[in-house]
Amino acid sequence: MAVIMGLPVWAALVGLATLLSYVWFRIAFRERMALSAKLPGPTAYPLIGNLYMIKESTVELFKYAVNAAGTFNEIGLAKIEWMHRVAVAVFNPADVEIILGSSVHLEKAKEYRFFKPWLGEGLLISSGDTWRTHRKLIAPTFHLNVLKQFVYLFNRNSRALCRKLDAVVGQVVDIHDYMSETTVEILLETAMGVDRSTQNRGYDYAMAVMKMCEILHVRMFRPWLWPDWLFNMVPMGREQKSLLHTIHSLTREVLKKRKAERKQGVREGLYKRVVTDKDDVADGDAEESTSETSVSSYGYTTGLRDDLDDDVGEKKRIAFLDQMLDVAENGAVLSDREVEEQVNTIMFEGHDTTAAGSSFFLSLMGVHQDIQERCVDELRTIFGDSQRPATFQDTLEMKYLERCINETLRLFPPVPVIARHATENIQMKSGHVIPEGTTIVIPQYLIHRDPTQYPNPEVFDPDNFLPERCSERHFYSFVPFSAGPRSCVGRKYAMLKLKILLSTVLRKFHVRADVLEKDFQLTGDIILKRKEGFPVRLYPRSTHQAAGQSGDR
Ligand code: HEM
Repeated sequence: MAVIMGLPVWAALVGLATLLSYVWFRIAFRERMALSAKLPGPTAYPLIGNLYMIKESTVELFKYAVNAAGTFNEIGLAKIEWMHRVAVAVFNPADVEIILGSSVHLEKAKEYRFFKPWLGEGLLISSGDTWRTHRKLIAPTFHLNVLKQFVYLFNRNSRALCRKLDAVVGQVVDIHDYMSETTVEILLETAMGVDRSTQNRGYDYAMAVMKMCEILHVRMFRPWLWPDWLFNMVPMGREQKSLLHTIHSLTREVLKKRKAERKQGVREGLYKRVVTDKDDVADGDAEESTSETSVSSYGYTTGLRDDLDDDVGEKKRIAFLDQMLDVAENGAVLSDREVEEQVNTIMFEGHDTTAAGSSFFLSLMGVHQDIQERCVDELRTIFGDSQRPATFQDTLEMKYLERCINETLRLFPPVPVIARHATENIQMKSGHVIPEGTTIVIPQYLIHRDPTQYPNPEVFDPDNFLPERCSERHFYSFVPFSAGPRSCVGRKYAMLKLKILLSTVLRKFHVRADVLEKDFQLTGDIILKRKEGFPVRLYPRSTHQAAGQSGDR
């Protein structure tokens, strides 16, 4: 074999091409590189930059970069780079506000392109006018006035979950399996308006989504798998194809069913048809108290208003899929393909995030028995001995439960990082400039553990969300749902659903868990989860307490 300086010819040529590209990139992007050189970050070597630091997850990578840069309390920025590409993590809440609060810095990072075969131009990854038009259509369908119509279905599905859990009382179960299936079924019946009993494929769908997330995450950390032509040839690419088949078949079936129902004259989604139990719907009192109370109860965002807080008129109380189909039928604003992409987006964002959030919550309740008992005391004050389902008004009174949910989302935000693309140079509070072309990373997982904002950041303490403590912090130091014009459209849906689901479980079962939160093995493959699953044991509340077993861990 021919050799050059001891290397096979092909290896020498690849090495030379890489070196020339590197030199060319450094010249072509010299302004970007000069600005980024002023940003703090761990040592970057020529050619490989910080690739030597590659970790298993984005969270781990940025934890490492922050430690190495030593910037947590100073500048609040940490940079990593490779070739001509630069990624900057932003930790300082005032800088987070500059990015998330802006109506300019809205473009998602290039890395989101790996979602395209799954979500197409869905709301999560689209940009420009497409995103703006679709956001205007979708945000009102998650307004509280629409969500209140779901209360009956949230209750009905929560009770169905409890019946499934009855069968595993006393056993160690991975609660995430149950939460995934339930959250898919709830989405089908509420946002999509179809009866879940005709689908019955929620579990398979949820498992396919979980594996897809693993693949996307692995791909992001393997630059050689970035070109589509190569990825599609390897086993992982083929597995992705088969998973997408499972995922897309469910969404197509949902669309087919709802379209057929509408053709047969059933114009109203399930949420409008089944609201027959007077106790379950929002009553007059709840209607009246919505405008003020709900803004604080369903927006962690006191002071962070967004388009979910805008008024929607009486006529606009239509849930997501019916609104999409109405618009698609009435004109040229939405094509069939676009409707399908939005359904895929809502199905994904709407179930995996809340399944993780509720599983972390129950794991934490299982560990912190005293906090669990305080939640149950609050529920007893609201419901007494009655087994009645929760009303919307009840959820407004679940103040301590809400603090526990928020504290769970602080320590274990289901979306642990957000990434944006800088379309221009952006000046931070410290005067440092993030250059145009940079991937901006907002690591909520780390922001939520900033010791300058939270006195004991690693301790699970629901009182962190007492109004007086919240007012002492920067608004952008707690952003589990992101914030600003591109905030999560499902934020209020998630909080209302979580309150009904988790209060129903806690009223029925006493939860126990043995693994302390400091020992959770976290994995940040798109959605934050535990590698070992979410093992808990459940006991019927009345008999377990009567047997005097409730106080110990
Ligand atoms: C605990 C539950 C949830 C959490 C923590 C959460 C968190 C987030 C975050 C952080 C983002 C911004 C992502 C980014 O910029 O990369 C986001 C966006 C989004 N979320 Fe959620 N989410 C939750 C539940 C939901 C639910 C229930 C739905 C729908 C039913 C939903 C639908 C969406 C959509 C469509 C977007 C994209 C919005 C846009 O770009 O305009 N999410 N979510």
